[in-house]
Amino acid sequence: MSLLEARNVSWSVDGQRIVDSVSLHVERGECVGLLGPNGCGKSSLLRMMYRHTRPDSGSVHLDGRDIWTLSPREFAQKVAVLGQESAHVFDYTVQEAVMMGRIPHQSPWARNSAHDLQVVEDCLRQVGCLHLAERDFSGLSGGEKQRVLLARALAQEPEVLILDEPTNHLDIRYQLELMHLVKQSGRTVQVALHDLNIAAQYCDRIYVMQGGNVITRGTPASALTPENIARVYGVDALVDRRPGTGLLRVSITALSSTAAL
Ligand SMILES: Nc1ncnc2c1ncn2[C@@H]1O[C@H](COP(=O)(O)OP(=O)(O)OP(=O)(O)O)[C@@H](O)[C@H]1O
Repeated sequence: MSLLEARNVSWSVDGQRIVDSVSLHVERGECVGLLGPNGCGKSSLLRMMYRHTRPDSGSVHLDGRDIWTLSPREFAQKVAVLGQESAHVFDYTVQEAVMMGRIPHQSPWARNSAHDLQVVEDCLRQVGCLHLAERDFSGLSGGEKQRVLLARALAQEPEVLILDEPTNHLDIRYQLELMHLVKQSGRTVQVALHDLNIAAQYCDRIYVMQGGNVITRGTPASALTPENIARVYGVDALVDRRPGTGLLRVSITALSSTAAL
């Protein structure tokens, strides 16, 4: 049984189908990438997978259970999200913001335990932000905020991490560091990404969306072909292997002369 699975989920807004009967599964320990151009429905699909939006039809299952039969607390004990919005932590210090990750594991009105404090400290150290613990979250740079929000997600000690474009705002070194940390955490990961090379490097499997549909899926090597890249993104690409590491490398060479944007 897959750990996380969307079965034929659809979602429309104002009569327009944004996600169109998409099925996707994430096995325990896998890192699964979700790719596709702006507006193709990645975030809308992820919002259904992290129990933010109910699908109009179809269902999402965690360990075989429909996620809408779980309480928000039960769900949050198992799934943490690094989304694109972080407004709700704006009035807190970094330490307090990361402590929010402990809420699903605390009883109501309980004080933070020594274990909670230790987990928060460990997670801040892991993302290289322990020195920011007393700072106001709102005063951090975009990249610092993103790393602190990852610390909050890790502090939740979830089985599954759902990440929506987590490398936004990060410089190239921190983009790689964040993905490295995510992989090192040993969690099961579902991640929407724009960078094809990061996807090729860190994802075990990839789903590529276009216009609300999954149009191809598979290993990075089978999904990220020049033909698929031209079809989906409208650019010409050279795909080869890096000397030394053998990792897949995607070089965008030009706007495609054949694909319509
Ligand atoms: N709540 C909403 N109300 C109206 N339209 C919406 C809503 N949510 C999403 N959409 C529309 O659905 C489409 C898909 O949006 P979505 O954010 O899922 O795409 P995406 O693939 O994540 O894009 P990006 O890569 O730009 O983040 C877009 O055209 C968007 O404007």
